[in-house]
Amino acid sequence: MPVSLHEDGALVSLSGVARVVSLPGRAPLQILAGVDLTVYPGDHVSIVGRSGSGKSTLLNILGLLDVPSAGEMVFGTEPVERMSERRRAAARGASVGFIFQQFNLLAERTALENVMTPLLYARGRQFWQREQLAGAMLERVGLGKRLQDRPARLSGGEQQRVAIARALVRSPRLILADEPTGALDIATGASVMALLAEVAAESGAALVTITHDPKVAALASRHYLLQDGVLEPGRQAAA
Ligand SMILES: Nc1ncnc2c1ncn2[C@@H]1O[C@H](COP(=O)(O)OP(=O)(O)OP(=O)(O)O)[C@@H](O)[C@H]1O
Repeated sequence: MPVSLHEDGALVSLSGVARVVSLPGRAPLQILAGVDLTVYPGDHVSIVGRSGSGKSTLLNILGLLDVPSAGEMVFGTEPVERMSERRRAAARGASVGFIFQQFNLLAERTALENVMTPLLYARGRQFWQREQLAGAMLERVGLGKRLQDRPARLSGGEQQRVAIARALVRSPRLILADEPTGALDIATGASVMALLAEVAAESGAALVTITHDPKVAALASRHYLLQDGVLEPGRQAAA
C-alpha cells in the first residue's frame, strides 16, 4: 500500500532522532543525535557533511532501511516504531527510490531489465506493464535507444541515468540519493544531477541528496549540514 500523507502535509518527519550502535566489547557508538527533519512532497533537500558524520545512516533511516534508536519518526501517517519489518519493506518498495554513488546496476541484465526489476515486486498495472513502463522511463532519461545494452557497454553517466530510471519507475514519493555524482566527472555529474532534479520535480516526489559537492547541494531548495551526527540548517552554497 503506498504511503498517505500526514495531515500537516509531511511525507516524512523526524523529531529528536538518534541512532546508536552497540559494538562488542566497546562503548555504544552514537552516530546521530537529536535529528529534527521534515520532508514534504516536492521538496529538494541537500545534506552535506564530512565523511563519517552520519549521512548514510540518516539516509538509511529516512528510507526505512534502518530504524531510529530513539526519538520519533513518522512516515506518511505511520509512526515507524509501530511498523513491522515487513510493513517497512513494503512501504520502502512502494514509496522510496534509492540512487547510489556506484550505480549498483545488475551487470548481467540489460538496461531495460535493470529498470524493470523494482516492478517485479509491484502489483497491478505496475507489474503487468513493467516492460512498457521501464522503456518509457529509460526514454525519459535519454536512453530510449540503449534498452538492450548491459551496464558494461554504458558510460558512467549513462549507468547513473539507468539507476535514476530504476529509482523512479515505481513513482516513489521519496527519492534518496547518496553521493549521486561521486563517481562521475564534473560535467557529467552536473548534467546527471540536473536530470535527477528535473524528473523528481516532474513527478512531485521529494528528493533528498547527500553530497560532498557544493554544486550538487546548490541545486536543492533547502540545505542542511550534518556534523558529528547533529543536523543543522546549512547555508546555501554558491552554484
Ligand atoms: N553498523 C555500524 N556499526 C558500527 N559503526 C557504524 C555502523 N554504521 C555506521 N557506523 C559508523 O558511524 C559513522 C557514520 O557512518 P556513516 O556511514 O553514516 O557516515 P557518512 O557521513 O555517510 O560517511 P561517508 O561520507 O564516508 O560515507 C562512521 O564512523 C561509521 O564507521
